[in-house]
Amino acid sequence: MIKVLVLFHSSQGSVRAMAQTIAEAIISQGAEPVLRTFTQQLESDIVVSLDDLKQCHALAFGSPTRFGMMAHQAKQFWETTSDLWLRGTLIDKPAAVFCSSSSMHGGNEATLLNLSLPLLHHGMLLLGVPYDIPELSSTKSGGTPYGASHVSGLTAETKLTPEEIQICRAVGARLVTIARKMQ
Ligand SMILES: Cc1cc2nc3c(=O)[nH]c(=O)nc-3n(C[C@H](O)[C@H](O)[C@H](O)COP(=O)(O)O)c2cc1C
Repeated sequence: MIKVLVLFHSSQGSVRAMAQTIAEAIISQGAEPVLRTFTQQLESDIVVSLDDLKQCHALAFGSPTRFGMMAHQAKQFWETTSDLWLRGTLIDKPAAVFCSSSSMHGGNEATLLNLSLPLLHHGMLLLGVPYDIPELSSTKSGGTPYGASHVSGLTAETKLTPEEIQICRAVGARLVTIARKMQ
């Protein structure tokens, strides 16, 4: 069974809602989502280990925007992965990124690019969101060719728009499709 690691940080719940939507799409494709966080925020959270990265067939990696970059919890974890990098463990595993920001032009796309960097260093196959997903052209909030995104606004809204949901689903489904092709 294809295992997709859905690895994220979320303080207020927006990125968590995205992770859950991506996980649902993975299940609907007949694969197994492995939900992991960098720190224990809810009692039910399982903190990621290096074995989770080794064992997954694909990765979805998400974070809130923090001054246009990933949250420090995520960065701190990637700095513990040098051994995997030296061994090339993640080379050719498909990966995608997702994020939430409070404002539309507050660094949402910059964060997606920033999230992509450690994955590229690890030799992962970075999947964006192709424009045959119609919601990518019609969205008035999150959703970019670089990855799924959500705009939470001044009220820290965790509810995703219908377009953001479709783009998250497309990301989850595509990870499974490409991971299967790589087997
Ligand atoms: C320290 C800090 C820095 C932030 N920087 C930005 C930013 O640069 N741009 C932005 O739009 N939102 C920024 N935000 C807001 C969060 O990215 C936003 O509320 C996001 O939706 C939170 O996701 P979460 O609900 O998963 O925690 C920042 C929040 C904090 C606490």
